[in-house]
Amino acid sequence: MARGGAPPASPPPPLPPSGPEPLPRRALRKLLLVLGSLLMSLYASYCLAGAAHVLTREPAPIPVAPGEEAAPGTPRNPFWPPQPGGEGDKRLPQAVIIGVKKGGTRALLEFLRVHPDVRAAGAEPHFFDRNYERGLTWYRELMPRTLDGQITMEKTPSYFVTKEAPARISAMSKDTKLIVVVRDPVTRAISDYTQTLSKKPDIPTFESLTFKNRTTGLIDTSWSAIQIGIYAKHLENWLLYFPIGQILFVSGERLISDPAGELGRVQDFLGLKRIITDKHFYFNKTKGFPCLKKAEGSSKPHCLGKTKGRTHPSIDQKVVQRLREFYRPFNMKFYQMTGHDFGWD
Ligand SMILES: Nc1ncnc2c1ncn2[C@@H]1O[C@H](COP(=O)(O)OS(=O)(=O)O)[C@@H](OP(=O)(O)O)[C@H]1O
Repeated sequence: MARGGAPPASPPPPLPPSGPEPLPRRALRKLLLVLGSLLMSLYASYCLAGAAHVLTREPAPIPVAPGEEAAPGTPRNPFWPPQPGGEGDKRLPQAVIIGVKKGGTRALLEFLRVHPDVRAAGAEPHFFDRNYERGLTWYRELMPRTLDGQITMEKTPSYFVTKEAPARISAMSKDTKLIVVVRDPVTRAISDYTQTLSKKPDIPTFESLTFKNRTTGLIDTSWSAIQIGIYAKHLENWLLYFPIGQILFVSGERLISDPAGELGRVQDFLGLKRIITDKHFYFNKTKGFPCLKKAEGSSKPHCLGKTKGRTHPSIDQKVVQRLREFYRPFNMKFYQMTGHDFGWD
């Protein structure tokens, strides 16, 4: 007999009584089962709804500049939905059209999009002025997918006059190529005013807004329509962060009179093959502007929308003259800084 053998077995616990359980116990078990499966199905539908929300959650709405219109054929939020089956990756822009408001920035971007190696965000992201706190990941999400060798672009004309924009763009990449479409500051101011007038027909006249004191002829430089046109002053901010060679100045006037010529310069600046030529444009007499024979991704002719190329109100010529005098020294300085005479005088 083994040493330390097992102690004598204690009597087994009494078995539960076989046969049907008492009624309240059975009912309780059933109730627990029903409750359990109810909870399980609730949890499953919660998880499915959550996943669907993550999959379809719309990015925060993108503010579109007043008077700004989306690219043709794009929905109200042109960043949404994302392009189905888009190939390539979303990248931060390597080139940005930073200004100027009413310079012809939409025309330039629409024309550039015809190039197979250019992909651009449809609306204005306003990242470096209004949405900077959302972060670069948010910004990148707004960009279209690009393949290797393609250039990602966006345009937001207010960057040019935003104090913080040069440092912020440089922090993203100091190699970012910058494009500024400039236009005679007097016509630009009238264009700016025309846009505001189209939304608020009750605003004072252009003439009265121009002056701090009409008798002395003192110009109100705090009025943004006037302020934006002091290009030399705004450019100084950019030159603290970017060499002049990294900024291309496009003539807003030539973009209308010779779009292919200006697009040639832009393609060279971006290191692109000169694919957009005069064959891509025709002059639309009704619109009074050059239009594309074929828009990007379409076989149809395409002119810019009604908000581009508005009829300006007629302005007192004395006021126009006074404004020309006001801008002259700033224009001269700007020609000197850019090494280019834009011929506004
Ligand atoms: N091809 C073509 N078609 C239509 N319009 C053209 C074109 N090229 C340049 N422009 C000029 O673009 C001006 C509007 O400039 P922006 O697009 O920079 O305006 S905005 O700042 O984005 O609101 C717009 O200004 P307004 O004429 O005052 O409406 C046009 O003169």
